[in-house]
Amino acid sequence: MANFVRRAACNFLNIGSRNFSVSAPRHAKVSVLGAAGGIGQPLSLLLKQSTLISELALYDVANTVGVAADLSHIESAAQVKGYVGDSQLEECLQGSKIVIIPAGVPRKPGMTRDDLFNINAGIAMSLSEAASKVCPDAMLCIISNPVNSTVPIASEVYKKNGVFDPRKLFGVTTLDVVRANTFISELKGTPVTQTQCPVIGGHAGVTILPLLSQVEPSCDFTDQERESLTVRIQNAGTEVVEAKAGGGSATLSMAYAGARFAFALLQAMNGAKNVVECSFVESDVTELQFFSTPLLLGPNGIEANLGMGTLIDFEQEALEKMKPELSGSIAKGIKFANK
Ligand SMILES: NC(=O)c1ccc[n+]([C@@H]2O[C@H](COP(=O)([O-])OP(=O)(O)OC[C@H]3O[C@@H](n4cnc5c(N)ncnc54)[C@H](O)[C@@H]3O)[C@@H](O)[C@H]2O)c1
Ligand SMILES: O=C(O)C[C@H](O)C(=O)O
Repeated sequence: MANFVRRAACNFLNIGSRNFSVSAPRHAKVSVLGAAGGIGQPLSLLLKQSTLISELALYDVANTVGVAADLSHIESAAQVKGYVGDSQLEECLQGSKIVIIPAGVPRKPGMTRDDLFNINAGIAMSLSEAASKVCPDAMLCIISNPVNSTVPIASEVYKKNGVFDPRKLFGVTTLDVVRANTFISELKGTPVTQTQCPVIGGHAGVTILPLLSQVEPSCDFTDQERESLTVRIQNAGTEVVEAKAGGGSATLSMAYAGARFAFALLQAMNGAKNVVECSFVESDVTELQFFSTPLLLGPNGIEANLGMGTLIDFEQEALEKMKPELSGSIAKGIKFANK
């Protein structure tokens, strides 16, 4: 049993790193801000299993001492410590190489992600302010919604403090890729662990654009399949919000996706080659200031933006259709950070 668990954990550590080996791992401190929440707890559990993490710092406004005590009994190397409230935020962030932020309120049925802006924008701003001062060189990974606005907020904070490095700020859109891979595999019978679909744009409704024409292994879709699969991927978050019926939004699949992204970053930071993940970042791929595309990751974050490749007409039309909403959400975040 113990051997099985360890093998399973090792296999999990390979997610996002399908074809490369890791040499000379450096052991990093990773902070999770919002660690006692629906995403924060399972995400921290997954991170605790990584051999690339030496220290797991768990911050929230309440309850992290218990979460940290619980996780600290797991037989893996990362040292876990809980930090509670403003007065302990700085100590939590000190020396962090990666900061992951799932702090903030989730949707209830009938709400859009933008409806969370009034509460979550301030949370994203204050947490990124702290990170920009205490660990400006860390990779900052924002999960809190609306991602299309919280990432621009963080970038403005870092710019104002003179420490913005566009290679190191990420809106975590991995869940869109995870969902696309799963749904495509279900529909087409491709092996789920080998199915890879880039998802570009942002992280809300029509701004989520899976590039089904670029799926590997390549698949043929009828017009009707392409249309309905695209809509399902765009609405997958709402699917979970409705199924949870007032109990919040995706937490477990998001924890998986957040861990997949963090492990990809850690592996790239440790010198692994060909680490590619999609993320919502500052971009010149389109006229939009922030945009998600596949990124080649390296020791210092983004090594190259791989762009969106050649789109078919359906995808090109969907790209044009998303631009007004995505541009508005980006502008809203920038305005908020400068008010
Ligand atoms: N990017 C994505 O794909 C994706 C997916 C799912 C959820 N989300 C978003 O993630 C966020 C969190 O979702 P959840 O289900 O974990 O919510 P949750 O309510 O279960 O947990 C949020 C946690 O944040 C904490 N928190 C609130 N203000 C804080 C602050 N100032 N500092 C530190 N912690 C603070 C709360 O105490 C709570 O523990 C939501 O905004 C949700 O919309 C994003
Ligand atoms: O849908 C939500 O509100 C949460 C998250 O953005 C998701 O895609 O599951």
